[in-house]
This record gives sequence, C-alpha cells and structure tokens, in this order.
Amino acid sequence: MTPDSTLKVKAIDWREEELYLLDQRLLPQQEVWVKCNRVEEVVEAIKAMLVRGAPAIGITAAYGVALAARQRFAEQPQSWKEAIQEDLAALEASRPTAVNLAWALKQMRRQVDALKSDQNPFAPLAAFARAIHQADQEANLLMGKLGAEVLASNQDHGRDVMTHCNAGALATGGYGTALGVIRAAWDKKLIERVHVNETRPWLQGSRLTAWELEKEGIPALLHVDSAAAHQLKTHPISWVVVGADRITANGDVANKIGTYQLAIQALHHGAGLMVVAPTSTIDMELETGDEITLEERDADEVLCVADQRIGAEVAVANPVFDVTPADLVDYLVTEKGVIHRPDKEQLEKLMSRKSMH
Ligand SMILES: CSC[C@H]1O[C@H](OP(=O)(O)O)[C@H](O)[C@@H]1O
Repeated sequence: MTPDSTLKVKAIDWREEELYLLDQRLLPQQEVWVKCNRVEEVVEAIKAMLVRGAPAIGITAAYGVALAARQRFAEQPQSWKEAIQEDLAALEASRPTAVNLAWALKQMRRQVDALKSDQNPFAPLAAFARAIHQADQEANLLMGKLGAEVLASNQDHGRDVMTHCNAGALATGGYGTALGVIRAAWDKKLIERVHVNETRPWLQGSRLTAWELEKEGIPALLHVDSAAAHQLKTHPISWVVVGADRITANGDVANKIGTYQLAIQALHHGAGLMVVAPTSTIDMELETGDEITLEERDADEVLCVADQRIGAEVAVANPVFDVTPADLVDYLVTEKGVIHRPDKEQLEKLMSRKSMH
C-alpha cells in the first residue's frame, strides 16, 4: 500500500472517518482544507471545482457515498438502501465528462447492493472508498515509471517536456498521471524543464501545475496557451504529456480544452503526444469521441478574471473539454500497460489484462 505520507502533494484526505478536500479554487495563494460532513457538500464541491480532475472526482464521490450511507442509515436504518439512490444519482450528475466519476460510483453501487439492509454501511463503504483511493495512488506510481521509460525512448528534440492543464496530485489520488510521469522522469534525471500551458479559463496550469512543480523543485516555464506552438518551435521539447477525462473504444481522448490544438501543434513540430490515464478513464461503451458529453461551464469563467469582469457583452462559448482523435496520440500510458497508437483492438486487449501493480 502507498502511504499518503510518501506523497508531497494531495488534494483529498480521509482522516478519522472524515473527508477533507483542499480547496483548489484558492490555490496557489491559499491552502485551505474544507471538511465535508454530508454528501450534499461533496456534490457541491465537485460541481464548483473545489476538487477537480478526473480520478480525483471519482475518489471524492466514492467517499461521498460512504458519507451518504452514514446519513441515511442514521435517518432511516430500515430503508437506507432506497434512500441512498438519490445521493448516488446526485453525485453522478455533478460533472458529465470524466468517466472516472461514473466508474467509481459503479464500484460503490456494487458494494451498497452487496450489503445487508440491517447492517451499518458506513465502515465497509468507507474502507472500499479508501481502497479506490490507494489503488489510484499505486496506479499513478506505476504509470510514472512506465511513462518515463517511453519518454526516454525518444528525446530527439531535447530534454524538455510540455504539459497542459493539471493532471497532477491535485487531479488524482496522489502523485498524478501526466505529472506522475514528469515527476518520475525528473527523478531519473531524464528532463530539464517543464513548459506549462496556463490553461485558460480556469488556469489549472498556472495555478495548480506550476504550484505542484514548484513544491517538487522541478524547473517550470509558464506561458499563455497561445504561445504553445511558438514554444514547441523554439525550445528543445520532445514530448507533450497530458492526462485524460474519458478515452473511447477507438482511442479518442477527451481532455481539457486546448489539448486537441496542442496535439496538432506537437505533430507539426515533431514532439510526441503521450496521454497518461488509469484504465478507470477508458470507456469502452462509447465507440468514438463524438459520443462524449463535453461539459460547458458558465460564461463568467471566460468573462471574468479574479472576479473582475473583463469581457464585453457578447455571446460566450465555454466548452471546458475537447476531443483529440486517436491518430494524434503517440502513446497511451496506463497502469495495465502502454499502447503505441491506441486503437480498439489494442484497447480491448489492454482492458482484458489484470492490473500490473
Ligand atoms: C488526471 S486529471 C484529468 C483531467 O481533469 C482535468 O479537468 P478539470 O480540471 O476540469 O477537472 C483536466 O482535463 C485533466 O487533464
């Protein structure tokens, strides 16, 4: 088991049977931990992006199910199983794109169904949520190792890497997916600098990824999203390393808005595109990325900066995810193995494997 203490940065803490979340809306200026006592608070925390990141919201929702069970069993011990269904539905509806949320709730629903109606559900559900959390940490450590090996296999353009959004410890159970590979590559002295896309409008790059890299002492160079192509053109960047929110059966990848254009820019400049995601991010029930619901968020996220309105009175489009077609993905790194140029046949084989850790 991977003790939390080995991980320098975390966003989720289950301590003394209570759930604490690091409020990522306040980073990097403030590190404020919020205690969630009730499932309603967990639903709101996911919706408002107090906690965000595909694996992180799945893990948080899993703990939310344990909190819901504690509430429902206390209120109506004879019918808690029926009552908790609306909590499961509210958690699943909190954000639409990251499949990890639905995956985690599917695991928890199976646990709920297996429990006796007269049994206090809190302890077994909390333990299962904890197991999901720790499995994610272990998967990230393994993916970091596997991804660093892929990265070392081709550094023809140099020893820098670029990343987009935040796919770090703050977006997962700890260590990170894309940032897990970057952490492992840094530890192996494979890379010299990380080019960080600021990732408007929510600024996961400049606020969260830059903060994680600073804590790890990994050299970072932050730039505006529209500078990404220029940086790829003028700097020794061999890899663009990103996370994912949902990967469909044909290998299409939904990730933070801007990933698609970055994939095209990477191809043009000869940098490899590495997608790093646990298999809980793979949705074999969807054939292609065209079927993915891409979350649209409030216009104010685009029109306002630091609560100051900067945009004129115009219509606003704020899709916060896009789909990168599989043929732009050079490598998919998962805890079950690595795929070069992902396609349905390889994904089916991968999904049939047992986890390697
Ligand atoms: C391993 S994090 C996956 C993914 O989640 C982020 O989205 P958000 O910050 O809106 O939750 C981003 O797309 C990351 O790449």
